[in-house]
Amino acid sequence: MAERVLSRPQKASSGKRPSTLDKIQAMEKQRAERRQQMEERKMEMREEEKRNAELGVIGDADFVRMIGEWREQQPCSQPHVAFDCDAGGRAKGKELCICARKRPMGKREVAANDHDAVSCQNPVVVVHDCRHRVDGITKYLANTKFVFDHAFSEAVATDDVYACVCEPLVDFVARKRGRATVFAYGQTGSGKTYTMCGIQRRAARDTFDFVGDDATIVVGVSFFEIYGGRCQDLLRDRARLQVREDGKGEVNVVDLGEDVVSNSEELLDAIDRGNRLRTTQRTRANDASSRSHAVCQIVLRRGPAVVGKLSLVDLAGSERGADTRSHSRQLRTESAEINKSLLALKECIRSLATNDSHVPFRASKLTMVLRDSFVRPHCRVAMIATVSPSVSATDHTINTLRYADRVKEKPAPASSAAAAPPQKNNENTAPPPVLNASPCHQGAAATPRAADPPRRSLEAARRSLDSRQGGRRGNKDASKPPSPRPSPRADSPSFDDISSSLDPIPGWPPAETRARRERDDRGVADPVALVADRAARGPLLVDEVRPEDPDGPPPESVMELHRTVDSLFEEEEALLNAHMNMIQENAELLTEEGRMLQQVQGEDEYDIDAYVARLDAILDTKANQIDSLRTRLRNFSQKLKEEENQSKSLRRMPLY
Ligand SMILES: Nc1ncnc2c1ncn2[C@@H]1O[C@H](COP(=O)(O)OP(=O)(O)OP(=O)(O)O)[C@@H](O)[C@H]1O
Repeated sequence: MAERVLSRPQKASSGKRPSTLDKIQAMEKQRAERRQQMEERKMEMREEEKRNAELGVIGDADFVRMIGEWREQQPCSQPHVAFDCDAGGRAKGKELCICARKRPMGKREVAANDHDAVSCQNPVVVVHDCRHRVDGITKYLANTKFVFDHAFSEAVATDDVYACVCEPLVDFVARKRGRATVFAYGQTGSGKTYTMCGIQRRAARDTFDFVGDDATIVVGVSFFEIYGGRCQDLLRDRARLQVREDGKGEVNVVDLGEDVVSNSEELLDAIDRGNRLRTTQRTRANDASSRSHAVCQIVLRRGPAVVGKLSLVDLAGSERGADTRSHSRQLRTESAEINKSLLALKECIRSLATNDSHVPFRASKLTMVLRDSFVRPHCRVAMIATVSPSVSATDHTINTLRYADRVKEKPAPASSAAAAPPQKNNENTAPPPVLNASPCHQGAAATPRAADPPRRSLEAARRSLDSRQGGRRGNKDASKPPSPRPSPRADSPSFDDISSSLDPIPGWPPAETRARRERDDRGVADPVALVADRAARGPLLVDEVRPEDPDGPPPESVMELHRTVDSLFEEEEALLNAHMNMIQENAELLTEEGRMLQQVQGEDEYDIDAYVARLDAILDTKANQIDSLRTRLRNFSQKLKEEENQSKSLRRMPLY
């Protein structure tokens, strides 16, 4: 019987196929080499970081260098030209101006070894998201590009922002009797209030300059905030205000105080009072004011008629609207309210941008009170999206800029979007990844269109501003030659002086963002190949296509929460009013009961039947009052439960 001989696998030798064992051994060897390479690289990085720390280089030196190199490849910023002006500097027909403003780095960011990751090359803003590949070593920039009417860098002073964006609006209000609104939008600490305060000061002066000698015009100012669905008067000790729409469709803020002012100093005093009240509230109540929208209105009247109105709106911190995880109901409902109002605002501004006759202003209290800001043809709207430069804030920065970008246009309908994805000028649509990002000014929107009205240059705007300031300050200033490029003004507070209040925003980037980044990074090429590739090519510069957020209407769950929160605010108001009424009526009944008892006890002749009948009626009234208040209370409790359940089921509110 033939013997079967079992033989061990042959060692790989020339001409023979490698055995499985050989393959395993080779793989192990490769893995060990790879690990060693990674260890060596990590050690190099640690050494590099130590050297950088000794040299005082802020942030990750690789990323700082990559961003610097990227900037060097870009063309210069285009000059800023004033919004909506003809050659003579007069405001023309354009209704909407959307711009971005980047603030300088703050002390705390510098101390936290954060670094600047936002580039403004007017009119383009590029956010550099600094990322690592899955190997944990290879670094690359994911650049997201946005194009606006203006991209103001940290070097541009508030005066220049004012001259470009707001001065034409003040002129439009004062001389054309129009309604103009300026919004400051952005995350907490990005510079909304800083920008808005500067604008308020300039606007207060210019209003009187532009009104001139017209004695028929009376200038008034009102200042209120919308905080968690409540409207409060900042010039009347936070008195609660009601917002009502009358039969003619006019929206009134009932009892809103309006201080008449006769010169710019009085106007500034009133504005400062309002700002102080808001600021006081913020300090005392732990940053509460950044959860509110503050609306300062300069109103021009001829008799009782409003003939011009400038609304300066410092919006609540945009990131607050996404916070549904808060344990406190108050914070949760405020977040929902902020989210709802920002969504409503976007839709209202969009309706201007797209010439839509339907303005959905009833969707929130903010848009209700600003209704006449959206009534054509006498309205102008500017939005300044303020952003932090720091790399730790890139997610919020992108959200802010995305919001600002989307107010400009309506999203394409879903069906056509599926057939041919819309080419948006803001999100990077370059094929990923490419080496050495192409110059960011190539977008069509970056180049002024031939049909655009002639625009006044920033220098012209500054000269006009300076000459008027010179008029106020004396001719010495007015005769100064304009500087060739926008630069921080000597009278602008330096950032280091003022930035000590800049709080780091905890939890950035959020855990889910980190998880998303890791997910994004999975599936890239072999890490060993990437290490070798990086060594060969130097740092990668990648223009990335970011996944689009849903751009259509918000999900039904969000809308449902908005509705619940709306009715929660209404129920609360009704409950408080009903309770107040009951207390008042009870007080009257108690007085009457006291009188009745006095009569029964003190008079010899009294009508006991009348006493019994009246007491019976009074007790009926009280029982009815209690029943009706109980029903209200039950309804309200029910709404509270609904809100809680809906909030729990929403992991995070989408940001708009
Ligand atoms: N362009 C700028 N130049 C210099 N400093 C700035 C600039 N913008 C903001 N800052 C400083 O940054 C800090 C935060 O700014 P600010 O309070 O205006 O932020 P915010 O967006 O209004 O925040 P919040 O939403 O909390 O009210 C302040 O110390 C402010 O002085």
